Amino acid sequence: MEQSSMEKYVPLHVCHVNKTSIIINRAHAFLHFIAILFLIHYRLSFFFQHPKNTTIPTLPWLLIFVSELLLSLAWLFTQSYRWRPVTRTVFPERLPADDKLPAIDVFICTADPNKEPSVEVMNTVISAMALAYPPEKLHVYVSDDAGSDVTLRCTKEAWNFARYWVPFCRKYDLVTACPDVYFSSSEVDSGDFEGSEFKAARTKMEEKYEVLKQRIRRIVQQHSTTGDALHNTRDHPSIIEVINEHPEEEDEVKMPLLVYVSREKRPSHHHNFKAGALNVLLRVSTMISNSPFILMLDCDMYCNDPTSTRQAMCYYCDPQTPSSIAFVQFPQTFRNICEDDIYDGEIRNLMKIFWHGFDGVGGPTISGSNFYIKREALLGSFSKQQASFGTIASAIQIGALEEFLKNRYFWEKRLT
Ligand SMILES: O=c1ccn([C@@H]2O[C@H](COP(=O)(O)OP(=O)(O)O[C@H]3O[C@H](CO)[C@@H](O)[C@H](O)[C@H]3O)[C@@H](O)[C@H]2O)c(=O)[nH]1
Ligand SMILES: [Mn+2]
Repeated sequence: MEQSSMEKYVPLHVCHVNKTSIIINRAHAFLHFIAILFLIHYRLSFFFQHPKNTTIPTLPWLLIFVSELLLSLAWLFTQSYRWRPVTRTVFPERLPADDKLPAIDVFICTADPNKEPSVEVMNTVISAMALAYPPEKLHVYVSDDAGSDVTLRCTKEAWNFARYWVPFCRKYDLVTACPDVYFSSSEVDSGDFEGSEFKAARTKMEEKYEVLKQRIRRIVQQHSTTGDALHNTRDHPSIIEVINEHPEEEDEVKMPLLVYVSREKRPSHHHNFKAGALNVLLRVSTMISNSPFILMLDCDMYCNDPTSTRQAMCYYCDPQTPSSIAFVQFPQTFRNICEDDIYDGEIRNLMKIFWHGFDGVGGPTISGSNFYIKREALLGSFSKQQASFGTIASAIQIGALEEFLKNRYFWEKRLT
């Protein structure tokens, strides 16, 4: 019996060990190591020569020797990155049918509409709504730490635009789900389509995007010219709003849920920056959607591959993946840094070399954004109990964390 079920197993992902890189890296490490041994021999031999032959003072020689030893030690530690680099391949086409896929919550944090331009933040929100996933299983939460009316109004505008943008992306299978990048890119991403129908639809979308940008700019401008600008970003009550501008209209295309959350902030309490905001989103989303997986995004990190949801699920849905897997990290790619990126501002070195190396030696890293985390890894078995404590309002009040933790242990005790 077991044999036949093993035979039927089709992997959803595979891990390749890069043999050529291993040979090159290890040969290079070996040669480098020999060179270091020669250097140490050279430095040490200085101390054994007759004092008469010595023309160089001992102290500088010793200092240089110590620094070289330290550098060699640092080099030795970094060899683990190059020891066994791996790459991974996923097979999203083998995933179960849409109705069997697990739900996903997307958390987007923003902190200040003056420092983080609203047009960019809304582009991130729109790109998350256009992720290639069943809309009823996708829930996007925007955390606004400033509690600003600007962000709330812009989120509503973004939702209105997404009602047209999401179907457009789906219909034409677009890879670039971020409107700003899509319309400013020199290469036209027409997905699977060409021809006049697509061109007409694209022109219409471009006009709608221009209108969206104008509206957002107007909101920002109105805000800076009225008394609203005096709004205290460090002292405000909580707001949660499910964005649905036209609840009476039955949309022909189903949309992911979009929720605006602004936690309560008071000067007398530490707000703990992004971590505090994520904690609140975790609690609020437990009440609303309680999806088993969460994608975390910074407000300036748009989704540049809408299929990332399905790619991440290839790890979680594979029956042979260990249940202890807690997160799937995607690399960050940066655009518009500068033409000659001589200081590697794009940090390709980290994303394309180091991360593959970490992964190969069993130590993948989390970068703080762009990862799909399992709710259970953060909340334990409590994550399976939806909305069992308090109300949404209490979940975002200061001090509710203690209450939440008390409840968490209460539920864990009852389950065991
Ligand atoms: O009180 C705060 C402060 C920041 N943020 C948000 O947190 C995110 C990251 O903050 P940012 O100042 O942009 O940090 P960076 O240094 O640009 O980001 C790097 O460092 C962060 C902190 O370690 C990580 O979270 C990020 O993933 C990583 O890209 C942004 O979306 C902010 O809006 C909040 O929600 N509340
Ligand atoms: Mn940032």
